[in-house]
Amino acid sequence: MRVDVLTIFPDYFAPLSLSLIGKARTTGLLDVGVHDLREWTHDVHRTVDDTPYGGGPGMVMRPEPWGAAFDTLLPVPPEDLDVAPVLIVPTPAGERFSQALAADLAAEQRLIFACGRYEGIDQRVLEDAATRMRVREVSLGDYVLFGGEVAVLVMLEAVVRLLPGVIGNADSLTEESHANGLLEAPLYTKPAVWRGREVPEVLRSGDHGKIAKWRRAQSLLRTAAQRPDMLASAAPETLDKHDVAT
Ligand SMILES: COC(=O)COc1cccc(COC(=O)c2cn[nH]c2)c1
Repeated sequence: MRVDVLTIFPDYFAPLSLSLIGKARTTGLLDVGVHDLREWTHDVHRTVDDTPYGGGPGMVMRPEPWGAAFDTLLPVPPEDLDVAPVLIVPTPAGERFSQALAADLAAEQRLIFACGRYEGIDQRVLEDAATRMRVREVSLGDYVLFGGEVAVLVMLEAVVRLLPGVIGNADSLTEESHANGLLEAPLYTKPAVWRGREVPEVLRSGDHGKIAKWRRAQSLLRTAAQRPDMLASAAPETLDKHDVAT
């Protein structure tokens, strides 16, 4: 997968060379280009923002540098949008990011991330981009950040860890929260007793059928407690009270 990031703070992306993302890059699973948007400015102050038409607080990101940057990243417009890169723009005004969206993006050949700053990007940038990319305005949640950089790090990590070969044991991906529409069951490791707290007996029974049922039951209980909204869409489950016994 090829990923390009456009930002006025390229240093935010130094962490990309660390840990799993760093490994994905060295093993060739992932190719990342981080670009300073100011490279596409021509004035002595390398200006990327200006005052908003119609008034209002703060500044808006000028369209010209973005247009010139996309011209460089996409010198040849794709023959059709189906094979065009996906442009992801983190914004409080976007569709909600999710594990499902991360999985969709992990199947793409090329992603381009546009990091907004100030009050946002001139809307014509997205309109122009939509002629040559599949544009997705994406929100991480109902809050406002200073800019898109942190959101890109979050989305990139969620996407890259789904790429085949990035995580050693692919089973981890099927057992985790949100992979099956439920929250993950509680986890335990040695010692069997810690500060007087014992690991649930069933997990040390070696009875894998019983363990699977206990974990499923715990998942349902935890989801009901923390995220009842998720339960509404999960498959209905018959629960036997013995399955919950620890
Ligand atoms: C068209 O898109 C834009 O103009 C984006 O502009 C901005 C402006 C300020 C901050 C951000 C970063 O995104 C968030 O704050 C965000 C994402 N998820 N939840 C909060 C983006």
